[in-house]
Amino acid sequence: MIQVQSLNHTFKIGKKGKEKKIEVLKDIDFEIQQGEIVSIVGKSGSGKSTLLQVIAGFMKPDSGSIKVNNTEIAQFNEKQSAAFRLSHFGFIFQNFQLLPNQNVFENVELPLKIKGVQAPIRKIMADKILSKVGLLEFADHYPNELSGGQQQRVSIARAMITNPPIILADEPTGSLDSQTEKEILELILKLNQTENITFMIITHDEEVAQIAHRKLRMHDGQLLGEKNYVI
Ligand SMILES: Nc1ncnc2c1ncn2[C@@H]1O[C@H](COP(=O)(O)OP(=O)(O)OP(=O)(O)O)[C@@H](O)[C@H]1O
Repeated sequence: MIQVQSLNHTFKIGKKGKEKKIEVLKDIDFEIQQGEIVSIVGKSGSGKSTLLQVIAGFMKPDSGSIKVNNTEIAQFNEKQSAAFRLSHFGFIFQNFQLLPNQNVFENVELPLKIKGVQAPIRKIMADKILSKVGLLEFADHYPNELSGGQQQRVSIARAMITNPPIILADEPTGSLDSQTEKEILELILKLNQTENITFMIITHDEEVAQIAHRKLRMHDGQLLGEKNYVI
């Protein structure tokens, strides 16, 4: 489903003429199969978020190949990336990234609105997803009226509403207490099993990593395979 080959990315920092280059992704190779949960763990600054951003098309890599369902996406322009994202990726972030002045229902239906889906269909789909994540009765609540775990459920519902084959999650439980973390991880496992959604989860939390079928480790811009995985 996702095949990444020889992926490299460098950031340039500092003033023009005196720029310093930081190699953040170094020759990354890996594959994710449909229906897998893969976690990518590593210390702060090892390049995990950059890898996710590059796969999602928010940043263009310097070189290398990213194939999703056999489509080469590494050198897509912004418009192509945005269209591809909408139909292939859902996102979950540590800080939920919900719109504060939109209620739960409006936050969840937003990707469908962007896709141009008509209101009555949006309503049916959003209600269905909200009941899957156990939040139907909170549809008219605003994000600041919800607990952290509930807000993350809303963002999971929003990630799923377009039926993406893969969800990219960056520290999905990073802002949650341990009981709520457990509930969100159970929800991710349930969605993986019942909907066959593939998850790539970036985390520095070994407990989160444990739910994955496969664990990969980022170290200083390099991705170490399972054979090299040491806790
Ligand atoms: N936009 C940017 N410009 C310059 N350097 C950047 C930029 N974004 C990230 N970096 C650098 O790239 C390296 C990897 O950052 P990245 O955020 O990918 O790491 P991470 O493993 O996700 O860390 P964390 O767990 O703290 O989120 C760091 O040294 C960071 O300072």
